[in-house]
Amino acid sequence: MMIGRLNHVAIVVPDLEAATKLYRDTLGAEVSSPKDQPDHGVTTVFVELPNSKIEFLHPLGENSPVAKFLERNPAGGIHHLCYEVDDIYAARDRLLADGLRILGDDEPKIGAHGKPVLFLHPKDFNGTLVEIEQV
Ligand SMILES: CC[C@H](C(=O)O)C(=O)SCCNC(=O)CCNC(=O)[C@H](O)C(C)(C)COP(=O)(O)OP(=O)(O)OC[C@H]1O[C@@H](n2cnc3c(N)ncnc32)[C@H](O)[C@@H]1OP(=O)(O)O
Ligand SMILES: [Co+2]
Repeated sequence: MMIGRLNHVAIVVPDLEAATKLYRDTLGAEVSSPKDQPDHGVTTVFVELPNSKIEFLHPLGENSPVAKFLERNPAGGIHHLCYEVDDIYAARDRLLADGLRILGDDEPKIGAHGKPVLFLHPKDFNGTLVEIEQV
């Protein structure tokens, strides 16, 4: 079995504080404080759910990979899904063998949870940006 749990659904937001307030105060969820992720060009906030997480993303720095997405969707929008895998290199090799595109240089980077992550091209996955995270 290659993919496991849905680790998180990421939403790009124009205002992290407003999104935090909405989910914490209106929806009653447990929400983390913002964390800059300079290696990824984003600031993240995590909403803990009983069965998964929501990851709020806001652009950080000049070349944020989510800047254009926010320009196209000024009110925000669902940005990616993250599936868990137990072996990211085996997953990568299988994806490449099946002719699917890995974004960047095919090498995993350390993601928000301190675990290796890869991103797969949205055009190969029904218009959906997919992240895989080794847990
Ligand atoms: C801290 C780590 C954290 C974690 O969970 O561990 C993260 O999740 S970090 C998240 C931020 N980082 C990334 O998203 C890295 C991977 N993403 C990228 O490299 C870009 O977002 C990319 C290449 C997917 C799109 O970049 P951009 O929008 O600047 O490129 P284009 O405008 O050329 O778009 C190409 C084409 O793809 C469509 N697109 C773009 N973003 C998405 C999306 N999120 N979901 C679905 N489709 C998307 C865009 O509309 C273009 O389509 P076209 O038909 O050609 O108009
Ligand atoms: Co993510």
